[in-house]
Amino acid sequence: MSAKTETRAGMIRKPWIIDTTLRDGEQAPGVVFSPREKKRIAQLLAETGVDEIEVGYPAISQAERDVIREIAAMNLPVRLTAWARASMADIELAASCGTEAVHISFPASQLYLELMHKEEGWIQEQLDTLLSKARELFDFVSVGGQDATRSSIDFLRRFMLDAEAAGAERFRIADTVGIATPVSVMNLGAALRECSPLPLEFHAHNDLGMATANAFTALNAGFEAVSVSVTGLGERAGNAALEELAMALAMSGGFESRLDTTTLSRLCDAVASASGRAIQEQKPVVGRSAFQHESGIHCAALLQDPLSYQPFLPSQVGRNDFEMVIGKHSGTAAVIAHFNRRGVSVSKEEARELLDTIRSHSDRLKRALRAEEIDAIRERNSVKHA
Ligand SMILES: CC(=O)SCCNC(=O)CCNC(=O)[C@H](O)C(C)(C)COP(=O)(O)OP(=O)(O)OC[C@H]1O[C@@H](n2cnc3c(N)ncnc32)[C@H](O)[C@@H]1OP(=O)(O)O
Ligand SMILES: O=C(O)CCC(=O)C(=O)O
Repeated sequence: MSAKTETRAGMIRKPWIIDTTLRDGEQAPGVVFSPREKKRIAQLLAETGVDEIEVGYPAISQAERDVIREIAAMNLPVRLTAWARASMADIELAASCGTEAVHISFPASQLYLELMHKEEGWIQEQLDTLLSKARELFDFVSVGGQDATRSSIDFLRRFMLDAEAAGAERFRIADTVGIATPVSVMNLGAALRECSPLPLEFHAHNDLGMATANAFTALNAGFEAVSVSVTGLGERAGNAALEELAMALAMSGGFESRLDTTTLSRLCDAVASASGRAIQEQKPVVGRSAFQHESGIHCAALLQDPLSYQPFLPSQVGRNDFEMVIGKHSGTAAVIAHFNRRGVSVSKEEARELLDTIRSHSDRLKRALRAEEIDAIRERNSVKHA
């Protein structure tokens, strides 16, 4: 499922990326994807190169099962996994959808067991019963622990060993309420890794704004797989964002993933449109202001080298060129470049004069100026000097 390659440069990890936009992403309150949107998102995810798609939850409805079946019929070059509770009925419904894999989710904290009026021993019984059936019905069976990060390490070790003994092929730790930190993920990885060779997956939530950092840390802490969603769409504050993790992996050097980052903008735009959740201006990687600059010092440097004040080129994530806005924080280089792009040559001295007016307008309006406002300032300045 994932591999580590020894090279002279060190250990190169091949992380296994599971996208859950179509399952946990659609659980974001109020979000519903149409069957057409689901198929389009699945197609784009496959083009982006994720390894696995958690394609939905069959027990929800006949309509959900129908669309999962249609996605399975698309024969995408990616593993499709159906989600199920620790319930034979859910597993049988999942098996009617034609996916290669199933993920079976168990309560993994005292609180979640109590909510279901179950004792820990119930988990082992269910693992044995459910997995013997699931292994007949699916090529790949994953087991998950909900609320695992509020559980004890000893409990998780017992659960993981039981899952391995029952024939699970991967063990998911879900940070269901998003309380993990990179430090706790590091410790958890070390503790579980020494307990069993079963491949580990980390499923992060973003309640503390650490989902992507936790997913990335998990891949450095002995977890072979992570689940993510496009734009981080998911329950409450969402999940780890696929596009953020993809760029972190691409930039960190220690990983070799199959992800084609140049498709990320198209994918994020499609999910934003289908979910009705616009991409936030400041969203890392694909937000508009991720490649927008106003500060004079930055713009002067960017005009010489686009990587001077950006971690990567917009084209690396499928966005157009970076954008410069002119306002209070601009310098002469940006003003000269603004006019150059319009075929007008402006001297450094003239740019300084224009900047005085630009700054006072920007202060008064409390924003950057539009192109036509900047042009009007120059026209008035030219008349003054005529
Ligand atoms: C953290 C997560 O993301 S978990 C996934 C959450 N996703 C969803 O809930 C989305 C889809 N959900 C649904 O369509 C419905 O809730 C259904 C079809 C799953 C269940 O509907 P209902 O039968 O009406 O049950 P309801 O939603 O009221 O309660 C949940 C039931 O699941 C049970 N349950 C919860 N987690 C698990 C689990 N991991 N394994 C087995 N059973 C579970 C609860 O004990 C409860 O059972 P009960 O009805 O016997 O009390
Ligand atoms: O699959 C699981 O076990 C976890 C489900 C989930 O989305 C979560 O707990 O956050």
